[in-house]
Amino acid sequence: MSDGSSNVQFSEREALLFHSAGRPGKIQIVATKPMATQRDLSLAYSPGVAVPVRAIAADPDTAYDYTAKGNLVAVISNGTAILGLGDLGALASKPVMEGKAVLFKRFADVDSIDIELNTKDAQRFIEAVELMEPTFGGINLEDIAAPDCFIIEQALREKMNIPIMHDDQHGTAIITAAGLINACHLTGRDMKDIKVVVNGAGAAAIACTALIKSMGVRHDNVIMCDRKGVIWQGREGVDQWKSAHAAVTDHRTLNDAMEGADVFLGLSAAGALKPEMVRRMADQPIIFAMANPDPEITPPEAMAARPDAIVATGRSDYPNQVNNVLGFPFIFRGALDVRATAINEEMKIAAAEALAGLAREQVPEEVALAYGGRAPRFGRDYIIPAPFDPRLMEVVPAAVAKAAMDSGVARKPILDMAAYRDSLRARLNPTTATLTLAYEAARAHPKRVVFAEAEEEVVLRAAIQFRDGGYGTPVLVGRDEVPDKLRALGVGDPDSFELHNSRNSPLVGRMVDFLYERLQRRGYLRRDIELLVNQDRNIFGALLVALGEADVMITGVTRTYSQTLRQIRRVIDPAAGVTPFGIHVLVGQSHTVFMADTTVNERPTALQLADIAERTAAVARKMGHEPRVAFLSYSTFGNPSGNWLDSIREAVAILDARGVSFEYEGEMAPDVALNEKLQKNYPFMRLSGPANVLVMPGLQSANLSAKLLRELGGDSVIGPMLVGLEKPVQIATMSATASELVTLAVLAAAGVAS
Ligand SMILES: NC(=O)C1=CN([C@@H]2O[C@H](COP(=O)(O)OP(=O)(O)OC[C@H]3O[C@@H](n4cnc5c(N)ncnc54)[C@H](OP(=O)(O)O)[C@@H]3O)[C@@H](O)[C@H]2O)C=CC1
Ligand SMILES: CC(=O)C(=O)O
Ligand SMILES: [Mg+2]
Repeated sequence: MSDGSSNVQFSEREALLFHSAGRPGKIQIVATKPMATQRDLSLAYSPGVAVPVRAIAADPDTAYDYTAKGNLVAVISNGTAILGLGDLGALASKPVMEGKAVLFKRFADVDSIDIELNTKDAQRFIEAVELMEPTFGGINLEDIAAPDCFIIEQALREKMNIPIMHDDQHGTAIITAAGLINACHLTGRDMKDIKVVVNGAGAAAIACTALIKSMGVRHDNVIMCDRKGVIWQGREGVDQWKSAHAAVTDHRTLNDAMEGADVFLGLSAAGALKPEMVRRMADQPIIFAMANPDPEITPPEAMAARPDAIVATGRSDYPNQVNNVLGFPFIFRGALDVRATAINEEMKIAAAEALAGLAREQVPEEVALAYGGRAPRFGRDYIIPAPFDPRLMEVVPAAVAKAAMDSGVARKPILDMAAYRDSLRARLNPTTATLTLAYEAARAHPKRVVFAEAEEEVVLRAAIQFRDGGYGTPVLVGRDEVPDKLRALGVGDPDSFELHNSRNSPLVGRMVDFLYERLQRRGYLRRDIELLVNQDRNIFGALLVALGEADVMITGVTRTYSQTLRQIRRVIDPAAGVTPFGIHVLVGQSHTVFMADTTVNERPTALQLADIAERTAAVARKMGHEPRVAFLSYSTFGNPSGNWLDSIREAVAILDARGVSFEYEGEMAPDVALNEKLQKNYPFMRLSGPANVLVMPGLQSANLSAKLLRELGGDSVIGPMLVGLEKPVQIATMSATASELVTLAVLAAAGVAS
């Protein structure tokens, strides 16, 4: 069992920088249609737009065909209960609501926009939201304090014909129920026997209590507390929502109530649960401390008090995250896809059961990265899937959609469930998930990463982000002014960074011995080596990796790629039998293309082309894509003919002989490789769809294409990733940003780029 410690740290400054960097905030609107020509504009706006206007006026349901309504959810708050921070007002809730909007997109491809309403009057809130029905396919109410949240949600559900869900109530209840089902399962408990203490009597607490009671927990076995202590039958001044859960009991304080309790559900405020209370719980206590951002008790404190406990929190940086983020994206996905008129009890229970069931299933190898590289097994540290588990997108919306159909609230039932599941999987670009997973894997196995150009501000910013993100230990190579530069970037403790200065490093002697041994028969004198080690940061950095003082190296922002690679190659060899090469990864909203070799081999031989294809296909697989490899040329299957085609054809024959396990084909021009329609002209072609791995015929065309796409293309670009060295070294472009450097470092540390 882990000690329950947190694995993410960041400073307040980083949190603010994250939100202010570039375009302030976290969302923007992107057009889904071309807006380039006068004709485009005439279609998008007046006069063309009049046609769908008339169509919708004649048949309102066509709004789902001609506008974004069907995939658009509003996240609406008045800021009266922002996380566990309390009533800080509508404006201050905006970062949370923008955050939910991006999570909708990231996890379930639901478009979402935040709306903050400046009123504490429930009636005005209801009227404002009710008027928005034409705009949205669904409404996620958020961070509205009890009891107004109950009044608001109830009224809107009655008045509106689209799914409405107050997520702090029902999202939280669904996830809590799923976690509790599994925690009871693990500790051999039956829901009907467990004694539960619920701390908090607001939106989340009341909904969780109602749901677990509907699942079998006995009313008499639940004690609910608010700020004044136990809500007991007969207590004065208790509203109707709290009094529905009032207990017949002599207990008056949380401290009394905790005696012998099996389960603690915290939906209140930071620090509300004390270790002495935890010590008095029953054997194998179940503690869900779900206040955000800081739980009622931290897992290390709870585990110190009771090593036999199962502990969950609302945070992503501890094991067992019981947080509504596991639910809302997927619940709305399912509800939108069947045009549900509501999110009803059946849909909530289906979601809870799907979540609980998923945690009990074996985690497939390809999902293991999501869990730091090791597939977790159902148990005390894994009672519920993590939000970035890619299986959630397939399992939960399908369960919710089916429940909506079975319970009669689906206006557009799904006819082919298997095809629907496939479409769900295809909605997310696996690269996005893989990047998240690689970040998690790096965190789970933090490495020592050399940042070889530490005098550069962009490199220092990357090193700070890398360390604060918990991805590993940055090992800085630079001169004595580096601490001052760190201080200027707001680092309070610059000396806590490991800094190596080649002018006075105690490692220099070992490095010189090592390198002299390698290069003495390649024309180098010992004093040449001493000069190289002392003066060349890439040589020094690579030596740190070669000697095992660090695991990975990142460099590239101060010298050209080829110069940098030459220096590194003096220290580090290619892996046995491998020609190193570079991959650019182009990532769009719904596609990812791997292009290789874009950086090293000027005119690859047939054997090298075959190797490049095989290794790039392996990287594509590691990043979640089933490879379809196209060997590119100016010619498609011999037309036009030319001298360059032989090596490509030979490469294809080499792969034939090797019997590789992925699709490949060539030679072909890029438009044929990427365009399914053109591919139909070649019915013998062995690719089952557009290629996602492009093997380039030569460095000229490869490097030009990669750079053009990087500068002009709409996709974002990862890389170049350097593949095939004995030790992981990555060379960024000279224009790399801090976050690009961090991504490269993380991909190298997680073993994806190798
Ligand atoms: N993990 C998750 O997914 C979620 C977590 N939460 C967390 O749950 C908490 C409550 O949120 P929500 O229900 O929306 O807010 P509400 O404002 O509706 O309710 C807050 C409740 O907490 C009670 N409370 C506050 N401090 C204490 C305390 N020290 N001891 C006992 N009770 C206390 C209040 O008591 P009183 O009635 O006397 O004022 C009130 O009943 C927040 O920390 C929030 O972050 C919420 C939703 C999802
Ligand atoms: C997670 C969430 O919604 C909350 O803490 O309010
Ligand atoms: Mg909330």
